[in-house]
Amino acid sequence: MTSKAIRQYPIVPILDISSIDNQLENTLLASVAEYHEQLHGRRIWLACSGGRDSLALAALCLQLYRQGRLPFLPQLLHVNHGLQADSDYWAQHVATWAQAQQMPCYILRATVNGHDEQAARQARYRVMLAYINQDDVLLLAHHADDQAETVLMRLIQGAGVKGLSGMQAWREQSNGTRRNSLWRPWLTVTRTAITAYAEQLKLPYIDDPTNESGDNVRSGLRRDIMPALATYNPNVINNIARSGQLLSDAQAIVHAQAEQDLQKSAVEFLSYPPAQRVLSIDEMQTLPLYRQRQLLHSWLAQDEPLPPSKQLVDDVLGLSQRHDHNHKTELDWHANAETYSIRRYHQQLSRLSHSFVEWLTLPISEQTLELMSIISPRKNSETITLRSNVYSIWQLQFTQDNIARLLKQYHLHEDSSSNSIALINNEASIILKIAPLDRHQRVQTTFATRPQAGKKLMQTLGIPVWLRDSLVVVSVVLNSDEELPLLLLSPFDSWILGFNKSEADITSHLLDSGFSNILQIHQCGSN
Ligand SMILES: Nc1ncnc2c1ncn2[C@@H]1O[C@H](COP(=O)(O)OP(=O)(O)OP(=O)(O)O)[C@@H](O)[C@H]1O
Repeated sequence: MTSKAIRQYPIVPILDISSIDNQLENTLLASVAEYHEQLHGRRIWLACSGGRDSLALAALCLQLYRQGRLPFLPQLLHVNHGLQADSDYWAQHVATWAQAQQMPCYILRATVNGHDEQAARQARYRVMLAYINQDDVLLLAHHADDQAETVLMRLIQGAGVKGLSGMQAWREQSNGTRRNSLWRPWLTVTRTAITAYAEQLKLPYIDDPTNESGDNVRSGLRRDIMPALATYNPNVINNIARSGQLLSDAQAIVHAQAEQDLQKSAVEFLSYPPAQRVLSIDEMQTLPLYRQRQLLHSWLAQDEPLPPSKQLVDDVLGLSQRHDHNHKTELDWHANAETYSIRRYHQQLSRLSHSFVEWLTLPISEQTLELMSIISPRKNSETITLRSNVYSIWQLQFTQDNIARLLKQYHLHEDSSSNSIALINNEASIILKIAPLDRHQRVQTTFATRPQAGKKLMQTLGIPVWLRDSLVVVSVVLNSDEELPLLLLSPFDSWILGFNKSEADITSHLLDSGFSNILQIHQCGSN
């Protein structure tokens, strides 16, 4: 704590709203009306730095609430970043002001990883969103000047339509487990209007010295560039903010189109988000190039908070357009939640998370099961784990019913009186063997006229290179010599094996009745 004394604050007057603040009031009330449904029944928090903008928004909420024109009074949340000598003083200042207004206020402490403004912002959102409950709304005092700075900042970073549409007035936010909404009702209100209102009420706001220091991009734009632009057009703030709004509408249209294109081109049955997502190149190439680029942008960005770079989108597009058969190119993307590898196999693009690629290299060991031993009236199903780590688990599950069927096929019968299964010939031993596919092992699939092995088999079944060490064969071994392969499995798919039609028929029955090949992704990655 610093030794600065905390002042006593006057209560914000109720009826003293002059014509200056009509714009602030109208804009806030219009936003309340626009998001009426989303706001209904939800708890509202106001993020208050103690600066001019958020203190002015708190004061206006108070006035309107006391006049019965605002249906809720937000609770204040102040985050103490502990970054400046006066941080504790500011926190105390906000708390004391709120107390004088009889407004609930909570002070949170954030740990900032770094010293820049971006790190402080991230830490601030993290602690505020962790503090509030699911579905609560966080009200922020961003205004038109902030919006114009944001749009300009993104322009000089080379952003696309989404980035250039700036901050959104209403945004759903999810941290994976909880949903919250961010609400910015003042994005069309200028700092000048807020200053006039704050001065009129003599609000005791704090001026953060880093806001005008010019030593980060935002404050440099604020201090040096905006005043220079205003000499060309005095309406520059409103105009840039308006461009942001127009682009926000354009972005909604682009997004809807890309979602539609994505639904058509995504290969759903091979998609295991976020481990593996697959796109059909043939489907994608029915679209004009500009839609292909947008589609790739959306496809890559799935499960990620930040979009891929234009360079990556262009590189992936290049990969999809190659006519040679050298598809060994791998493109790496170090995204926010995960690192991905983007690969092509035949006419499909796959986005694989590195955690999943690592998981694919884990060995699979051979397992055998004496079928009679696993049949018991008390046990309905049997699960075999083929490969597992903290990231993902791959299991094969089958029900007793299936096993009974299998046994029957090999001249065994069900003993209905004891509700169990008995062998006609007690000498016989039937073993279910689950083993990795050997590179030289020849198997007969329904897609070929004769047994195949190695590369030929992979090509027939369209199995990409990275899945080739993740194939297992399920077979029945009779009397320890006769081995009958039934199924070939990958983590995503299964193929019936058999030398003749009747064998293939049995296996397909088995598959139909609950022989399940299960892949579960536990977590999103290592980051
Ligand atoms: N320390 C903080 N605690 C709580 N909320 C904050 C804090 N700092 C900023 N905010 C919220 O984020 C919004 C935008 O942050 P920004 O850095 O532009 O604020 P500021 O200019 O420092 O403060 P203000 O907007 O209150 O004048 C603020 O309007 C406020 O709602």
